[in-house]
Amino acid sequence: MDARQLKIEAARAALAHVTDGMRLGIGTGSTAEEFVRLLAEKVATGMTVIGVPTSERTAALCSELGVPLTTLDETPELDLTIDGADEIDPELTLIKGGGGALLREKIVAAASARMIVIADRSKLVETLGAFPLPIEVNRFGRRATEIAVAAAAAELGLSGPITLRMTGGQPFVTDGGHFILDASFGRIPNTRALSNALHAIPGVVEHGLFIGLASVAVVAGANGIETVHAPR
Ligand SMILES: O=C(CO)[C@H](O)[C@H](O)COP(=O)(O)O
Repeated sequence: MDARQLKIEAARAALAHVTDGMRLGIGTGSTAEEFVRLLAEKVATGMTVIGVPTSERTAALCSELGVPLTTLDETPELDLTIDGADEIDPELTLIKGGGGALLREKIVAAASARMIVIADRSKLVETLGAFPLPIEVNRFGRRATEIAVAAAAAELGLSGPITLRMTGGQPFVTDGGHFILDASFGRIPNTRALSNALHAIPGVVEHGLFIGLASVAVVAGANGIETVHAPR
């Protein structure tokens, strides 16, 4: 099965958790997009759901395919969010933000009673950090924030290149109008400590460590679907 088919299978398995009338958080990325396509088919045949998209990109796809949308201000409590991830550890702590939507993704996941992560097996890791950690920062003082991030990480024994995400020769700008720093710290055994340290830096808007948000991961591999539950 090719990579796209695995994403479709994970999305299809997660769709089984969606029931009529649900208020859904809808993720961002290529796996989440497969979920939107399958959800749109259900909507076309009569399922009634309302979705809060986690990015302008997802909003555009939902609108194109006829998935009804609302805003988090209109619907501030959601039943379920379904989203992809860049890395998933055994506790279901995640690295997210490869697609640059981590701020809205985290706000939406936190407003949801449950979050299901959909992915192929390549996203499962023992320890997070091979994937560079996205850190969304205010544009103002970006260099100073970068220095503060490096210093905070060093206090925790973490180091490595921190690069400003670029696209088409320009800094990548998030839906919220911020920049993203990608921090290649390598293995991050102390995710909670790093999360706290990053949140203490004024220029950091949010980071891509999702701790205690995902309740289930639906993971597709060559041998089928594996469902991983977060420890209670
Ligand atoms: O966090 C994300 C976007 O900000 C995505 O969920 C993550 O990058 C995974 O994307 P994909 O499903 O394309 O591998």
